[in-house]
Amino acid sequence: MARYAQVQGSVALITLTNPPVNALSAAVRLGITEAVTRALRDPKVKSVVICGENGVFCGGADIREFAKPMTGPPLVPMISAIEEGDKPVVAAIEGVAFGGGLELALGCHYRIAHSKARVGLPEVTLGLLPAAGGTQRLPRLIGLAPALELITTGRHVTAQEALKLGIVDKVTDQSAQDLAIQFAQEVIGQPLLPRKLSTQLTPCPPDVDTILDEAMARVKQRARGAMAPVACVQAVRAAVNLPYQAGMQKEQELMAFLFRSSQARALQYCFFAQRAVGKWSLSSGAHSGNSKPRPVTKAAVIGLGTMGRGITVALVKAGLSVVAVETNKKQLEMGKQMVSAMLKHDAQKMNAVPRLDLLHYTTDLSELKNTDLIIEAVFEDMALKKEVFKKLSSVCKPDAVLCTNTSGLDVDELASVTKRPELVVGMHFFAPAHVMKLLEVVRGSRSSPEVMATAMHLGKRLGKVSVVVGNCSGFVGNRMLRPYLDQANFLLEEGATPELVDGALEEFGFPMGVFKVSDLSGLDVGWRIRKEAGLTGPNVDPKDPLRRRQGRRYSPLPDLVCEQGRLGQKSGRGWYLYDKPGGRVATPDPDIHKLLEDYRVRHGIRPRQIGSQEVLERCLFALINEGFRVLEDGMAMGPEGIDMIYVFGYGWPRHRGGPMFYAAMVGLPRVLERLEYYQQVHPDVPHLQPSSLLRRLVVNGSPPLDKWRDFLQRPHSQL
Ligand SMILES: CCCCCCCCCCCCC/C=C/C(=O)SCCNC(=O)CCNC(=O)[C@H](O)C(C)(C)COP(=O)(O)OP(=O)(O)OC[C@H]1O[C@@H](n2cnc3c(N)ncnc32)[C@H](O)[C@@H]1OP(=O)(O)O
Repeated sequence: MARYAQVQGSVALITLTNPPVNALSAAVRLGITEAVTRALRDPKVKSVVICGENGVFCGGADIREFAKPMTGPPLVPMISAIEEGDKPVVAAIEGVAFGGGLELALGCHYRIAHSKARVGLPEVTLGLLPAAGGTQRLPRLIGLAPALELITTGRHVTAQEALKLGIVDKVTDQSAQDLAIQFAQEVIGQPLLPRKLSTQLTPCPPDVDTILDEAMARVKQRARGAMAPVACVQAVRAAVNLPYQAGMQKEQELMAFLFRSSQARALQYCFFAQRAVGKWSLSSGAHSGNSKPRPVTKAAVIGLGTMGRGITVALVKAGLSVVAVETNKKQLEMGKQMVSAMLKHDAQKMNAVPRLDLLHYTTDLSELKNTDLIIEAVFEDMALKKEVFKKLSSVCKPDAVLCTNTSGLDVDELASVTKRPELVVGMHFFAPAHVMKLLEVVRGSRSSPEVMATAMHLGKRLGKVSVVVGNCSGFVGNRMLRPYLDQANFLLEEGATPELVDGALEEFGFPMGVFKVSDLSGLDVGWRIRKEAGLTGPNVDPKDPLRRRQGRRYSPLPDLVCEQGRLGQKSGRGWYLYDKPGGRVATPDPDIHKLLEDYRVRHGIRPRQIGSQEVLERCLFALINEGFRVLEDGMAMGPEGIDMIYVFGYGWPRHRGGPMFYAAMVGLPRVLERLEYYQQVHPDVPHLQPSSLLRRLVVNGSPPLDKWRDFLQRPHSQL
């Protein structure tokens, strides 16, 4: 796991050999410990180089080992032994030096990086801190403020930035290993003490307390209940206030606290779940390993509304040539201006040139003859979308892939109007499409494995976390959102206010509560969908009482709000009041409180005190229950997919792992018991009826999440 060689006569070359990322597993730590001991003892060895095999220095501690009992030599003494030795040790960094990998390099006396290498301490994103001396050595090396920034955000930096910051000593376009070997010979005999970071003091500016206090305030505001960033600041504070050994002690104490926390488990689960969803499989036996994506060099987007513009920008940023289509000239011109502005803005931030040359605008569908893949993003109306698909089917080359960005309409119905249903797939982007990381790839019943591979591969090129989902109403994300929204509205009827519900959800960790998000998205969106579904407006069954629709409880409150012209942020009023149309700062609105009070009087509802626990249980458990139904119906590959959809598309706090992970953390018996309770109290709300999968899991002793698939009734997958 660590290869030892003697090169150029006097240099010991230690190579980490643990593909794919040379993670510091027990075996690698043992290998390094033995190799370093050998090098330090061998009188013929005058200096040492540590590098990684296959162009990767080290991806850090082996995250998979965190869930198991600790074995092998610990990292801290291993790194100390390198630093304390009397021979210069040079780290040759290629690829990445992350987490424990960078901490290992910080224990070396010199660091040489390849120009394409990246370094960073991403432990905070795993709910941890750099506990192999990273919080103590990095501030001593680069100073308090930059170290705080890197440690609390986990940001990766390029070799060039690392050089500027002083993290590395040299950057090369050639082999970092070759330069390190040469350098290791040059530094033989030079004083080592100044290179031993543990012996140095952290450079302290006069306003050290202000810097630390501001950093703490910043992370608390940004972290929304996440513990690791707070612990990171505390550990760095120790690097300023305490001698090295005492600082290390503090680092270990904080790590022990974080290490077994549910947040760390949730974040590490997210790390692996994010990678797992990329490895998709279909019931037919096709999977990511045996299905080849089609090449896509030229794409098209139909419709330059908000979604179409975002998708166009995302495609161009990924280097694809794009034809953007609008039916009318005025809208085309407007779309063009906005896309250009977005690309310019983006390029400016990256100090790059906007790739406007990759774009071609047209009102003429026949110009799509040579495109490889088309994404339809017109208004959410089945008749209109069918018309577009019919035209595309006749205009585009026979092997072009046709994608729809519908947020919930039937992909099979759209495919049925084309001559190539096997080449039709859903690509459901989330607004703003060039920013949001989530992509639901919707498999129609006839979508071919090749077309699934193409959509998933394109998602990856766009930097998205792409999740394969089945073709059901609302797909996975929006389908689960409905019970959540319903519960939020019912809570208002029963005595809550928008700010009470949002407060509980924000305290839980959502960046915005449900009513603030609705105001941001525009309340008319849901209003239109409810009208089309016959839940409000002229198509309502006249026999339905006002608070019942289609045989179940219904809250007309959102409709009443829309009828008053309160459409959310864009009209300056929605569930909250804004300073102006388009304003962003939500303040509680006495008019909404009055509307709620009048409504309750009109319907004879006695308002009651509602606490945050009830808000969370009703909103979140209803959503989770639908998640179990999604699994039962075979509309998702597994709980990991659902969780990644919620983390990357709906603001579910990552440190809570996603709804299904959260359910497992709370305990499935508890979720079941609360759903049963609320179902008894609200028998007219079918989505509170616990799903049979949840019941089956509880009866079978609540197996861990990765075993849930075994309890699905077969054949289950609609994928
Ligand atoms: C009770 C008290 C106890 C308290 C004390 C306990 C102390 C114990 C701890 C000691 C101190 C530890 C301090 C150090 C901590 C760390 O180092 S944590 C890890 C930090 N590193 C990272 O977060 C890096 C994570 N990896 C990445 O960012 C990327 O994987 C990459 C390295 C940039 C490579 O990217 P890419 O090429 O895109 O490949 P991927 O698909 O992402 O990965 C390929 C496969 O490798 C797996 N993997 C990656 N990194 C790790 C890792 N660090 N450990 C284990 N596995 C890793 C990844 O899952 C992929 O696997 P497959 O999906 O199976 O292919």
